[in-house]
Amino acid sequence: SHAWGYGPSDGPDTWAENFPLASGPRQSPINIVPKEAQFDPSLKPLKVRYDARDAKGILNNGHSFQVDFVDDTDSSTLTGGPISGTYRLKQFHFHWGASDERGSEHTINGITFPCELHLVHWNTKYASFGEAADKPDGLAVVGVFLKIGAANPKLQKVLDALDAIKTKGKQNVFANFDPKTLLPGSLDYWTYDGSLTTPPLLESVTWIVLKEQISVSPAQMAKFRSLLFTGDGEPLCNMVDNFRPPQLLKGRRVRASFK
Ligand SMILES: CC#CCNS(=O)(=O)c1cc(S(N)(=O)=O)ccc1C(=O)O
Ligand SMILES: [Zn+2]
Repeated sequence: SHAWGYGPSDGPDTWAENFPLASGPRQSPINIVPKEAQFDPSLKPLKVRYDARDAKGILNNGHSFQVDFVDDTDSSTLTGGPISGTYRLKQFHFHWGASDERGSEHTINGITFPCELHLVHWNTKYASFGEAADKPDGLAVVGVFLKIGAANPKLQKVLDALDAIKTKGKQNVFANFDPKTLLPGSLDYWTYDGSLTTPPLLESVTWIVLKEQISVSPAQMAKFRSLLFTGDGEPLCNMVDNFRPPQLLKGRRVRASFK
């Protein structure tokens, strides 16, 4: 497997060398221009039903940290919105910057946010995540922007778990957590056909980016930035700026669920 990262020698500008999809027709993230997004009255409201008991573990995977969920039943699902059928929650993770003026992957009118939450779901018409991951309708990822403001109490349980997974490969039990508590009050969204934003960059993602942001405080951002890309015993490298910049739209339409 090809080593990739976010540094000068292995970052997003080098990914096309080993992952040709990087130059594909439906790459993510993108810059969202609300005025050019078309309101689509046929889009349904997003239906999010998560069960806190499905939370399993938290892992530093060397490019972010993720909270993994049990996905062998339809107990934590995403339905409605732009998708057909039932998608199961597999994991959520974040992307963030070294400082508050960058960190998100999607941008709005070129505006970046300090952090972006991704909740990854897979289409149960396929037998597993692995089967779904390379199908054009295989995955649905809900993106939520975090903006600097008051401390967000809903983030605290996740952030308090980071000290124990500081280095690459470390993982821990992470039980009894309902990620619905991380979502903003409004589920208004923009949606477009895109891809994973990390290698293998598979063009299998229906992106659902929420319009309303959630808050994060400077002290909470410092917790994200306390993680390391590197493993135990390796030279320290802070886990920051783990975001891919916006990619070309290449003719795609972005639809809005709201006027
Ligand atoms: C095969 C395959 C695959 C991708 N796995 S993921 O969908 O959980 C994922 C999705 C995303 S994102 N940013 O596209 O939602 C980032 C990172 C990951 C990950 O493996 O860690
Ligand atoms: Zn992501």
